[in-house]
Amino acid sequence: MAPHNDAPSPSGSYTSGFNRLPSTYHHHSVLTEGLMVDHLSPLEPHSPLSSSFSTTSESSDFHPTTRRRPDGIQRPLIAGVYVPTLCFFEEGTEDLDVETIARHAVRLARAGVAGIATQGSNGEAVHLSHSERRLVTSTTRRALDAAGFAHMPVIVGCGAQSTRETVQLCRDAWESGGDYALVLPPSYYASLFAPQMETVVKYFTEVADASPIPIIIYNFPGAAGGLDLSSDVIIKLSQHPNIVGVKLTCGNTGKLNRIASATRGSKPTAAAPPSSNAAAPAAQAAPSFLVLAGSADFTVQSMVAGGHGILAGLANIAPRACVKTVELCQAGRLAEAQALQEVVARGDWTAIQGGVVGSKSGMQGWMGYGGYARSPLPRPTPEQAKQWKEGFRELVLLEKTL
Ligand SMILES: N[C@@H](CC=O)C(=O)O
Repeated sequence: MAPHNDAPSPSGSYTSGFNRLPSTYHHHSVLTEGLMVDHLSPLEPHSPLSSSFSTTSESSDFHPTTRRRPDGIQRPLIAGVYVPTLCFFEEGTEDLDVETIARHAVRLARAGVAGIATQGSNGEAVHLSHSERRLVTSTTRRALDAAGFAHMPVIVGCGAQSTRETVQLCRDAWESGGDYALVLPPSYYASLFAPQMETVVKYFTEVADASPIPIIIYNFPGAAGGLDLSSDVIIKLSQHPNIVGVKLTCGNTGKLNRIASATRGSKPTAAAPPSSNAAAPAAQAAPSFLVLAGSADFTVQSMVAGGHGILAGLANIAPRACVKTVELCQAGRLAEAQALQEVVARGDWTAIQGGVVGSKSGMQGWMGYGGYARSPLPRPTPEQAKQWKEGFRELVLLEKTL
């Protein structure tokens, strides 16, 4: 059957758009890249992967989600809330503010999230050089380890316009301590792509073949020139042994339902990680293919449709509210989940409209850190800053009660 888009995509118009906490994480705020990555072991030799999508051709002792890093720690993707972290910059120089990057990751981990994603849409990946991307990821990994969250996975945004650069970003991510790569399809030359998504399937296949870390497909038409991957395409790609999940920012819960249903039990699953701290979610088996909502405003809908959680920017502002919504769904307490979801969805509307500019401004207003996005994104006027803060009021007040 010819692949087609699952139209209409109700939320295809998403666009993405937080100076200091008391320091418990001490290192110089602008560390050299060498210092940050030196502690990491060199790239592990690639395990054999099949580009013919045959899961039966995998070696019996290999599955990407059970693969051990050189540090020997397994970080399977469990159900729950994943946070595409905001990236923080020094106010005057716009250099990376690694101290805040580290402290923010630890704050989220302590709130009970399942994982962190650097360089998602909220992480201003497109504003970062390759070396800065490596520094953000290694800083995040090191901060989590130091705070007792060594088992928490770090997902790294790796999408680029060429297969070659995407593979390089996946290798950089692995070397910097990333466990999974979140990959947005290329779209700049989409009008030249082969019909029926052949170019996109080839791209993901070749990236997954070459990447040292498993791939999570990122379907975000609003950030990919309208390119919207259908359930047919995503289900086909899910059969690749090194493609282990999807983030659906398209908002299409019908598509999500089809993918969750088709991929359930499709691959060997990893054992649950040991709980390394009191804030960690209860041990649970990792899904064979992780299906995540790409925005917090349709958490309940996604969970009811067979999804496993969210990878959503709003969790930067209100991680506990997001975690609680997912947990209530998991417990089958849907009326309570729905009541919470309504507040979350209203707060997400502010995050969706304000993108990184509004989210950082709101975070600065409520949490005292956040700062500004990198130029040329505008800095909010005092009046705009007040509006972004107000937009999060209801949600932040709820968050403080959780
Ligand atoms: N609204 C989205 C944007 C990117 O996927 C989010 O919540 O992260």
